[in-house]
Amino acid sequence: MAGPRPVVLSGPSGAGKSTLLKKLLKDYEGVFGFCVSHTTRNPRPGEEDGKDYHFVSRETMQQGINNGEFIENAEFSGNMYGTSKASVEDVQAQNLICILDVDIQGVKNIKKTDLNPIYVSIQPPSIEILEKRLRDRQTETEESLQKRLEAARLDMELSKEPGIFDIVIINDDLEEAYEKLKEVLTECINQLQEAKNDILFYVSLP
Ligand SMILES: Nc1ncnc2c1ncn2[C@@H]1O[C@H](COP(=O)(O)OP(=O)(O)OP(=O)(O)O)[C@@H](O)[C@H]1O
Ligand SMILES: Nc1nc2c(ncn2[C@@H]2O[C@H](COP(=O)(O)O)[C@@H](O)[C@H]2O)c(=O)[nH]1
Repeated sequence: MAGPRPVVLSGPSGAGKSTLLKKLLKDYEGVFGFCVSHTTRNPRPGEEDGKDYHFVSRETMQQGINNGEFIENAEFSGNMYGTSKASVEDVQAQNLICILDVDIQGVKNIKKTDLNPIYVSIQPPSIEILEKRLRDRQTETEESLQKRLEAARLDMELSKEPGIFDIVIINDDLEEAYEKLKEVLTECINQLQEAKNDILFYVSLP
């Protein structure tokens, strides 16, 4: 797929991926674009269809998968999630750095594609702090919370395996984690901004 190198953000549910991602999208408007995934879970208060996710039924999602419309898909905590080719292409067509927010299964499946992203894992300081963050967020039932914690334990183990991620960031202090994330992405941010400046220079020539 064409365009600047994408970025995959992964890590346990509640580690702070969306929080960091939203800061990045706000501070770097015109640089990053969010890849809107599909999911069969219900929207949370404040979430918008087409912006946070494409909220779809299982039937619609399965049909899309069968038609080869997804670069990866996974079952997580009782719901289906997936990255469509169209969502990635939408961002890349705008010449933005495409950011994907996927679970560890997504990471493994994306590694089998030609997407070639930078892989970043956002980890919580501990499972206890993660549990507190998830409880405080008030988005989960006790059952879905337990499923997410179970998936988190596996994710925290796998993130220690060498070679899966280019960088693992522990999100303890939010500002420190954000600074680290920006540092990791400095090179690709600069490359994109230089390329855009070059285009501006050439189009402004008489
Ligand atoms: N460094 C931090 N310190 C304290 N609270 C934090 C920190 N980072 C994020 N949070 C809070 O933790 C909760 C979970 O964060 P967030 O929703 O960004 O996680 P996530 O990884 O995107 O989860 P999911 O994968 O379920 O979407 C949110 O309420 C957020 O405000
Ligand atoms: N494999 C994929 N995982 C995805 C995708 N979109 C989101 N996710 C991951 O799901 C969990 C739960 O998300 P939530 O919004 O319900 O809290 C989280 O780990 C996300 O990273 C996707 O397209 N593919």
